[in-house]
Amino acid sequence: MSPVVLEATGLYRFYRAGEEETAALRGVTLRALAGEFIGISGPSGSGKSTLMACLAGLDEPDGGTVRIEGTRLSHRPEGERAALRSRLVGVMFQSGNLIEHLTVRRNIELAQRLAGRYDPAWQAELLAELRMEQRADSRPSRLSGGETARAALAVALATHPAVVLADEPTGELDAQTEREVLDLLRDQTEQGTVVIVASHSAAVAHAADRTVTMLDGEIR
Ligand SMILES: Nc1ncnc2c1ncn2[C@@H]1O[C@H](COP(=O)(O)OP(=O)(O)OP(=O)(O)O)[C@@H](O)[C@H]1O
Repeated sequence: MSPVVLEATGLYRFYRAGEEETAALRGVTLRALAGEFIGISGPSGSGKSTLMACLAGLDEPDGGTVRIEGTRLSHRPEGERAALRSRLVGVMFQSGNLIEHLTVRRNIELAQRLAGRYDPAWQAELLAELRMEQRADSRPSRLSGGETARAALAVALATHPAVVLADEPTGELDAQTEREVLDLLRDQTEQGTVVIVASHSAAVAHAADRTVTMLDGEIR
């Protein structure tokens, strides 16, 4: 039996604005075993992005815990969470994980250096596999939608993270690029990496080992 790599237990997240309170997560529990590819589906507003942000340590749940490889990511000062995140998690989010004033190559290098894992050979391999060698010295604003997604994926995979989290990574891609992104994510699972993708896309559900559905802040 594969070991548990990611364990989220009883996650709650509330958003408050004046008298209004939205329960974006209502007791979400999710476990991912080494090498699992999990899809997260669910209607707009069901809590997928909130869950992904909490799993990545980009957001703090109001209740519950997130552990990756046994290390608690939640309920720590931001600096500690950022350090753990750079080592354990690769993210590919709509908000973007690319730093605008750095080239694609420098973005990959920065992710590796922050995690203390500078690895030029892996950097070159990622650029080649993602057909980004010709665009490695471009800044993100000069890239097409498909190139931006591939660059974001290269950054997410730069540190060989234990968990890769992607929120709608293929939303704006053509079918071929979507397949390439999903194939590369699938390849990562062979070394035991956990891949979790939140998406409305049927291709993601097809690529995943299993898909969980969110509804009103709960996994159904
Ligand atoms: N920063 C915020 N402030 C207030 N409410 C928020 C905030 N972010 C999300 N919400 C609310 O929390 C709920 C869950 O939102 P979330 O973005 O996680 O859903 P989602 O399933 O990712 O939706 P989509 O598929 O449209 O991206 C929604 O009701 C949303 O309006």
